[in-house]
Amino acid sequence: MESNQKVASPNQGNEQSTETVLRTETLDIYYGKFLAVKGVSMAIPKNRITAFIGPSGCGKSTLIRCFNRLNDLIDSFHIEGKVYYRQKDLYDKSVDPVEVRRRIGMVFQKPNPFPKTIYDNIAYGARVNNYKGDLDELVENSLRAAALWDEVKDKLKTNGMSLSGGQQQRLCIARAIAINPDVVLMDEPCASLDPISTLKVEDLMHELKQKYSIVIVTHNMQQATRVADMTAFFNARATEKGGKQGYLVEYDETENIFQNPKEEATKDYVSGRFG
Ligand SMILES: Nc1ncnc2c1ncn2[C@@H]1O[C@H](COP(=O)(O)OP(=O)(O)OP(=O)(O)O)[C@@H](O)[C@H]1O
Repeated sequence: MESNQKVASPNQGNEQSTETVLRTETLDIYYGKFLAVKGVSMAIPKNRITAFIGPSGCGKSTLIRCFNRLNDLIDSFHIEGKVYYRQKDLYDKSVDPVEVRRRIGMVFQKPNPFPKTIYDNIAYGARVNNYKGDLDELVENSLRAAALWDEVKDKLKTNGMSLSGGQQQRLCIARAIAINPDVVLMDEPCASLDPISTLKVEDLMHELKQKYSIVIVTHNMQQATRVADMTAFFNARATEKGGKQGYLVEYDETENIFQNPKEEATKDYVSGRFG
């Protein structure tokens, strides 16, 4: 696959060569016989934030969970088509899903710290991976990178569950980056946070994209315009059997999706006319 595929750069208003970290090719995603998402072909650029938007049920979470093989845990799940991670077929038999999840971390809608100390939340993954470096340093660096260090440095031995929701979410982000991933997937990471915590996480995302490639599912269109370089709009069409089938309508620089969309459906969605 072409790892240096042209991806439009939203910040510079012109095209520049940007590496692709994840790519799908006519990807169909099934739960049993139900085709939940059909025919998605897209490239996720490195060191950018890519947002998935669209009405409920169009398959945003289903797709993002394909990127770290989290859907493997669902018996009825299977795909047709391809998902590539850095030129490697992510669903090839030789690929270890555990290693995939180490390289491609995930932060969920509801903060889910382990019922352990703040310190151990961060150190856990490193210990499991037989980390040979200085754990104290790793914990501090990860908490600093997640903009949480100053708030927790004097209580590293308290339980992570005792933090506020916004702090818990930053702890989960710190935990995700402590294992040195390449990509961080975020499925509605601010959905349960107040506006101030939301802005903190958004600021943090801007910092993190220097080092990581980020994909975020969001229902909040202002959030997509604030954080995302690229935005993919998904929609769902009714099927003959009365279900809904998700598909990618339009994928472009965020500015184009919101200010100059090519598709009528995108225009209607971003202007709040449906969804
Ligand atoms: N584990 C599952 N088993 C069967 N069907 C599922 C499963 N998870 C999701 N689906 C179905 O797949 C479709 C897409 O769901 P998904 O949660 O990915 O959409 P979404 O766009 O993320 O929705 P929302 O914005 O409401 O979170 C829906 O029809 C949903 O019912």
